[in-house]
Amino acid sequence: MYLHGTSEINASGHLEIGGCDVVDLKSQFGTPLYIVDEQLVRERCKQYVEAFKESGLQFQVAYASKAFCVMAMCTVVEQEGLSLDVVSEGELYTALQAGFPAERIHFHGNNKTPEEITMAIKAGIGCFVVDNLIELHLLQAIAADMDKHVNVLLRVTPGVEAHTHEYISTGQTDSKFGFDIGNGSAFEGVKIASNLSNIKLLGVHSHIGSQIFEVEGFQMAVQKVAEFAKEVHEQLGVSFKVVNLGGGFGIRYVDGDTPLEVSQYVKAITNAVKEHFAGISNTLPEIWVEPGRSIIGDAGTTLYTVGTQKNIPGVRKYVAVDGGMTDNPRPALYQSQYEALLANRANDEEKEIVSIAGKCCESGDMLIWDVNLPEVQSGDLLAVSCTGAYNYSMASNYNRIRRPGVVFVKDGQSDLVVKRESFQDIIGNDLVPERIRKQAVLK
Ligand SMILES: Cc1ncc(COP(=O)(O)O)c(C=O)c1O
Ligand SMILES: N[C@@H](CCCC[NH3+])C(=O)O
Repeated sequence: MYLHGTSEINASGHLEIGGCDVVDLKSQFGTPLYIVDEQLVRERCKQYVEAFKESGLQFQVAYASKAFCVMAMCTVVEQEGLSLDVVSEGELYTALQAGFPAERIHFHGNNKTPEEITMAIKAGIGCFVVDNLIELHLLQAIAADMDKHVNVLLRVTPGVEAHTHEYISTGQTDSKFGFDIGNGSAFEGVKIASNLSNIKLLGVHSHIGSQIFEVEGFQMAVQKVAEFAKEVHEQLGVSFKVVNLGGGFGIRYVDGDTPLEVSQYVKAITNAVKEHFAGISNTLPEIWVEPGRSIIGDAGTTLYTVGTQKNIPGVRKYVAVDGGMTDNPRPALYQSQYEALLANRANDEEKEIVSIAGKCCESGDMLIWDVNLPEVQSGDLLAVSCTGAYNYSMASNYNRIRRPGVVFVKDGQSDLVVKRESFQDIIGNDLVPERIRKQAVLK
């Protein structure tokens, strides 16, 4: 397993993260356990900020909290000077409770409810990323009712669709998100938005996909948005103060993944902005980005305890751990691949290729299909790396399995930032109404 960030194998042959031996973390917090390398998160934040500073452009780096949204994470990214992208009242509530400055929060989503919009205006958030005309009019109406003015970016689909390892240019973007540039709806959106009394149109937003390893897709998006900005400037006299280019910067999960350095992504984007936006209006727009996975992804490790095994000679050996698709649905959802090691015997010779199964009542509940490990025994600890993004945030209670706790580790210190769910959390919202209780039982 590739050792990310501060991860290393210590003298006892144990995996150590943030100076903490994971065997001790198991004793203290149990398993499954999400472990976050806080120093690596902070480094990633700094890399974005530094790269933008170097570009000389005005900027905001908004952490896409959908990747992992808990109060401690909001606090860390706040301390590192980042802004925050939220997509629901739950994420907004988490951020506000963590004391995140509202003016640095951007609200996304293709179907914001009136309650969410009201909550966000009340909180005084920095910007709404408006997805469609219905939302635009709803936002105007609510803002007018509250006698408030709100900052808005219009989310546009530039006709650049990024896939995991490639990007393709599409004439007509088939996406549930945003105003299409190609068919004129983005132009119409800008025209309407710039005439609404309680809306302050700052500019546009474009997000082309996730886990992207090349810069060309981003450069192409910048070019398309710049062409659109030129058209809008010339025909409507509207100039964009802000251009948000979304997230999507890829990370290394397994051997063969080839992410770029943060600075390379940022440089490609900012250079493209300098090239394509030059001369459209007097000043270059402020550039915002929204990295999620690349801030938290490789800082996360999930620690499991090995339980049972099933060997099917000539076929495969299943090794079951005390978690699975409930804490990491990505292999089941996207056939995502992960690396792992035996965290309590990390120096032992790898002897067999096994498949790591979860404990859910579901054949598809697999974490890794093929991983080379020492001979595994019940009670061994298995660490799966790169589980920081879209694991905790997409976890479920399927089979009424309790969601694991999350611990932040740094400089030999470990602090619980999310407690493992209790049985009471599991049944906390259950009700057995009187009508059902009173139902006569047929004997
Ligand atoms: C609008 C928007 N911004 C930011 C992100 C974060 O993407 P990533 O985690 O790939 O950086 C996403 C998710 O793909 C998104 O939909
Ligand atoms: N949930 C996806 C990423 C979605 C990005 C959000 N638009 C993943 O785990 O890879």
